[in-house]
Amino acid sequence: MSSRTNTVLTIAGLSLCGIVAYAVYFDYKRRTDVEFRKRIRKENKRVNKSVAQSKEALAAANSISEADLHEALKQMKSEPVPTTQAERENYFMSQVAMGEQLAARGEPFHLPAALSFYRALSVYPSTAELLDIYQKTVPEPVVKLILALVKLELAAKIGAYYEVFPPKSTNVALQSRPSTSDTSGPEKVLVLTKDIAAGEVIYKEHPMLTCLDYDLQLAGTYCSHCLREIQPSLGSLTLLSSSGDKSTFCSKPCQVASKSQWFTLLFTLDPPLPAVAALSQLAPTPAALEVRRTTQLQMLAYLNKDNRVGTLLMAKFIARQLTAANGKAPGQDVGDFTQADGGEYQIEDHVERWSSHSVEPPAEEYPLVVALLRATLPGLEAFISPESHKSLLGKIAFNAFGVCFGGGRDDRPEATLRPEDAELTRTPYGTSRQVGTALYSVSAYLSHSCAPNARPSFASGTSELQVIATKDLKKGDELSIAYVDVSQRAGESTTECRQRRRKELARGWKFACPCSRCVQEAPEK
Ligand SMILES: C[S@+](CC[C@H](N)C(=O)[O-])C[C@H]1O[C@@H](n2cnc3c(N)ncnc32)[C@H](O)[C@@H]1O
Repeated sequence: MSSRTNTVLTIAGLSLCGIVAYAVYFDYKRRTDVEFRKRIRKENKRVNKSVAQSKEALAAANSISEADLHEALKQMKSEPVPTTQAERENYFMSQVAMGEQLAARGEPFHLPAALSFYRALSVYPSTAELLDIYQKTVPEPVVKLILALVKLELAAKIGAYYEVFPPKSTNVALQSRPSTSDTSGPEKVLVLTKDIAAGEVIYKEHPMLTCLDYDLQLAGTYCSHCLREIQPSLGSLTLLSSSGDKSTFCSKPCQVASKSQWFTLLFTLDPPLPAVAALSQLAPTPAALEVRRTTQLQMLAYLNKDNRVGTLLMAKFIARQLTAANGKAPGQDVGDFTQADGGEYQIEDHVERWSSHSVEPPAEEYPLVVALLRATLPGLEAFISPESHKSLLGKIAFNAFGVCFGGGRDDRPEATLRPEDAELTRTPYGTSRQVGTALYSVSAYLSHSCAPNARPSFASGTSELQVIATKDLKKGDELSIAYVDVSQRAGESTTECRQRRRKELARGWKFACPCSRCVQEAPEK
């Protein structure tokens, strides 16, 4: 595979769910809006004039080094960026037009042309989609330069991510595991950045996504967003899906967050994104709405049949990426309980860095996901391939935490799936005692030990996770928690306890636990 294809695939993977509505919007304006087309013509004239004067263009050399590209990127970063939707549109159109004009002027103008196209790319929501268009329409040497710029910026972004993540306030840092012949362990682990005493809270973390257990969702006894137990005396709020199913919320912020992040998009017939709502001309026909309602019903029936939390979390993840980019102006507070999106990095930036563990979902699942996305917004389905579907499900399955209050509940219905297919979540109390499932950006990196030095707690009575030291710890110590119930139960021998937990770890997380306790308790050969 050529490096060029590689780069495009990387980008395509990164922007798995590029924002189609935005693209639809541009395309729609281009085709229907006279003013918009006039503006493009005016831009072309302006471009012609500026090209004639362009010292930058004339200075462009034949051979462009990586240092030149670095310098060009650096200069670009110091330019003002458009902020409003209208400014971004203008900027996008003028940069594409400028790029086209420059590219047509031959080799000395290739770098300035690539920079113009690259500027347009920086305000376009779907990198993969626009790169694809460039590949079909822009001269090859210019495309090569655009891809080189993308690659450079990507490398800088990857490096920058680990400089700010995990946040310093968590008292932990991510460290690569020393390479050994044993490749089964996690690639990265969390280590302490300061000494912590036994019993101290090391850090607290809100989830990126949650899913209330299905029986509690039906009963309406817990908040479908933060998983808090509903106190009837304090009242509650609800949301109704297109199928008439009710979700209950403990507060307005929880209701609003769920509604804007995923509920509207996945389970109602309302415009899925604000950008689409603004385009009244693109209103769906009654027949299209009926298809949307039917696909939602089919998906709900599939999810509810076996309480498929992983699939619902995946759908919420896709929805959340779309709604975060479209619904939120920078810095705008949408009353998001989870606070997981913020700063420069959002949910997809975290998840894309998790290692991939492919799982094999039932054959009927992928067509259902595709049908639902297509019925929600035509074109959305292009952003999930059979491979990315499996990989996303795998990431969720390997990183999901079980939320348990106190020691957990004892009335959770038995799983309907075969034991080998049942979804397991990380919790020292056992998945059978949880009220729901949650995904966390920092805690996803906690590794397992049967003699852990930390434990998860949900002391606030919500899905906010606290990680608490179970012994005195030193700066540099690797943090571990128990993914499963590692306590020796009444009537269980040491060997039986060892066997039980190792079986669960192998089934759920596909590794043979190498911890000191497992080694110590191993039966003599
Ligand atoms: C902490 S890592 C996940 C890190 C990160 N979220 C990711 O996906 O790359 C979790 C995975 O590492 C493996 N793992 C965790 N603890 C382990 C241990 N003590 N020994 C071997 N493998 C372990 C399991 O396969 C588990 O699913």
